[in-house]
Order: sequence, then C-alpha cells, then structure tokens
Amino acid sequence: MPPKKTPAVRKVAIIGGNRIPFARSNGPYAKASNQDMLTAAIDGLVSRFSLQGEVIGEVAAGAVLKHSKDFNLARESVLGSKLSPATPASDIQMACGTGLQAIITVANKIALGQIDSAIAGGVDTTSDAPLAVNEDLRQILIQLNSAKTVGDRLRLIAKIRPGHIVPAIPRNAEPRTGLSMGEHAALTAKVWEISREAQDELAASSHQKLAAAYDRGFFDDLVTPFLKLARDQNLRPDSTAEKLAKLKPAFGGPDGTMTAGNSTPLTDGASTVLLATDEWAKAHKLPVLAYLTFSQTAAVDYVHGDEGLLMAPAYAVPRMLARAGLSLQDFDFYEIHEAFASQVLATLKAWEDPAFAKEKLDLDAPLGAIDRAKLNVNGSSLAAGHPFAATGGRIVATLAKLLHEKGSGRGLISICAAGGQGVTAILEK
Ligand SMILES: CC(=O)SCCNC(=O)CCNC(=O)[C@H](O)C(C)(C)COP(=O)(O)OP(=O)(O)OC[C@H]1O[C@@H](n2cnc3c(N)ncnc32)[C@H](O)[C@@H]1OP(=O)(O)O
Repeated sequence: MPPKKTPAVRKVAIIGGNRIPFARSNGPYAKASNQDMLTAAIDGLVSRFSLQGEVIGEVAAGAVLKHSKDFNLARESVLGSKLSPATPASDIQMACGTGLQAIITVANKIALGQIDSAIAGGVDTTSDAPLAVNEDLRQILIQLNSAKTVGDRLRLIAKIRPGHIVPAIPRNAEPRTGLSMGEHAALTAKVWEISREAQDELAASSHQKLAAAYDRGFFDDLVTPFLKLARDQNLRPDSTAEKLAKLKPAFGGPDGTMTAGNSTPLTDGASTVLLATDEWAKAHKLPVLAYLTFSQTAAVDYVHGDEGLLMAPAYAVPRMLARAGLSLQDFDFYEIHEAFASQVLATLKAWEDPAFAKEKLDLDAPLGAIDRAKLNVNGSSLAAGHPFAATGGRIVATLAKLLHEKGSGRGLISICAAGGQGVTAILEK
C-alpha cells in the first residue's frame, strides 16, 4: 500500500477581487436581487481572470438579509454565472463579518490541501429585504396547505383577519436587545467619550480618500460597473468635517454625536475574491496580490455584560497578534471596517487603554496607538457604503492590491459584526 498522505499547510494566495459599485438602498439596484448582484460579482471575476467554464474548488458566500427562496444563494449564483456548474458552493452567514468569514473558510480548505482554488464573497440588499407574513397568518397558511377537506379549508380561511395582512418587516436591530446597531454604537460612543468632531473628521477623510483612489484608477480592476453605476453612489468627494458638523443626530437622542454622515448608509451591493494556491495561480498564469496568513474571530457578551455590541474586534485582534507573534504597530496598512466612525474610534481607544488591556485582555500593557496615516488609506465603509455581507470582500481585495502596489509589507483587517462578533485577518505580501 502507498504511504498515506498527510495534509500539509499551504500558502493561501489572493489573486484578485471584484465588486459591483455599492448603491444606496432603494436606489439604482432596487429591482436587483441578491442573486443578480452576487452573480454579477462572480462574473466580473470570471471575465477578469478568464475563468469561463472553470471548475473552481469551492465557492462560499452569503447574505445577511436572505429570502427563504434562496436556500443556497451561493450555489444558485454559481449556476447563474459563467463558471462551470460543476463548481460546488455553500452559504455562510456571520452578519457584517460574513464576507471575511467566507474568505477564511475557503482559505482554510486551500491551506489544508482540500481544494486548490476558491471564490468567496457576499451580497446584501436592504431594498429587497425579505418580508415575512404575520405569524398568525403563517400558521393558518401552513395548515391550509395540508387541509384535507373543503370544510377544513373554509374553517381556516374564516380565521383570517384584516390585521393579518400587516407583514413582519426585518429590523436592523439586535433580537436580544431590540436596539438598532446605531443605538448600540451610540452607547459605546458615550462610554468611550468619542467626540462628534473626531467622528466627522474620520468620515470626511473616508470620502476624500475613496474619491482619490477612484481618481487614480485604483479600483479599475476591482470594481465592475453594474446597472449604469460606475462608482459607489454614496461617495461624496466634497465631504468636509465642517459640512458634516451641520447634520442632526441620527442615534443617541438629541445630544447624540452620530449622524447620517458619520454612520454607514443602508446599502445594496456584492463583492467576490479569488483565492488559490501558488501552483494554481502559476498554472493559470495569474499574479498573486498577497497571502492570507492569520485570522481570528471573537465574540462579546453585549446582552448581559457591559460590552459594546461592536467591540469584539478589540478582543480578536490581540488574540490574533499573539498567535502571529506581532505587535499592533507591525503593519503597513490597517483596514478597520467603518460601521460607524464612533466604533472605529472606540476600538482604537480600547487598544490604547491600560485599564482595558489589564481588565479585559489580561495584558500588562495596552496594544498602543497605530499610525493613523496607515488607516483605511483608500477610504472605507463610511464613503463606499456597507452592503453588510459584501464589506469583507471589498476590504480584502482593497488591502491585497495595496500590498501588491507596495511590493512588500503586511496589513491588518478588523470587521465588527452584529450579534457582538468580530472577524479579523492578516494579509502579507
Ligand atoms: C457591524 C456593522 O456594520 S453595524 C452597521 C450596520 N449599518 C447600519 O446600521 C446602517 C445605519 N444607517 C442608517 O440606519 C441610516 O443610514 C441613517 C438612519 C443613519 C440615516 O438615514 P437617512 O436619514 O435616510 O439618511 P440620508 O441619506 O437621508 O441622510 C440624511 C441627511 O444627511 C445628509 N448627509 C448624509 N451623508 C452626508 C455627507 N457625507 N455629507 C453631507 N451630508 C450628508 C443627507 O444629504 C441628508 O440631508 P437632507 O436631509 O438635507 O437630505
């Protein structure tokens, strides 16, 4: 018998990414479904990397808001794309961490020698949010479906009341607290004393940096026009902290510091990333932008404890750094998802705080400050928008290309997610 092969850990290369421009909710993509957008994002990769008819090792993707008809959205999107139908695909859901979690999932399979290539991604549309029928009506309809006699059917139909027509609309809120993401973030902003001025400055700079990156052609091979949109619709290149200062509070009451300008807007969009082994890239004559080398998830008890809903990355990053043997300052780029400006600033403040280090992270010293010039250098979610599950793919593709342009170095990714979770990763050239 030949000796049994033990799997070796292999390097996971990021070949490239693709996304459709992100659109504001109920805007140009109002009539596009999750499947339409995810298929478009996959086909953008297919065209760019000549993958027509290719059998990819596996596709993993997801949506936070998903219709019940989309049992396996990733698989349906593959079947609608120009990839070979022999490409297996599955859905993943980890709220705003979905895209990055999908990337990590397939990256681990590549590392373990289970597949040689993969596409990971995410999509979301708040324009096409799934509406459920009223719970009482749902029960009647289910019983009606299996009623055997006309009499049974009529008895059930007679139970339907006008009030049953009111649908159950999904809320952008935590099921266990009833508070929206914005309301949760406003609580955290208060605890960490994040000023309105600092939030508006971060938001304005996100717009200015994203606009500059578009202008210099950075996104030419990362973004494919869709439904006549060529750039992210939310982008306002003329944003300034002074203009943002005039907006009224959106969360945290009349004295709140969070506004429509320093919070992400509700957004529609999709993104994908192509990952592979070095050998697969070579065989397909494709360049490698960067490697995914470490990842980490964490969760916090925001229901019973005193933790902020979006603070899990503050825990995930130090754990990942310990595994990697790196300090927070050992990075050339920091990509911190801007769910809200206040949440980025609270996370940075936590890493600088001796009490947080001691009491929460069990560390002798805080992680320390980062060089702010290295933070979200091409803008982030405040400017681009945030179609929940699509943000991970946008960030990984952006960072991989930044590292490729630089020709060396290392980048940190930190994404907070609803449910009190965080997903983080390290990319290296
Ligand atoms: C883990 C996570 O990622 S959690 C994050 C999940 N995401 C969310 O929770 C989404 C949060 N965001 C929201 O719910 C909504 O976008 C809100 C409530 C903040 C704002 O919604 P709306 O009021 O519909 O925003 P709208 O786009 O109309 O903007 C309000 C005003 O601000 C203005 N504005 C918004 N951004 C800017 C800007 N960058 N510069 C100048 N003005 C701006 C708009 O022009 C508008 O002005 P107007 O009233 O004169 O027309």
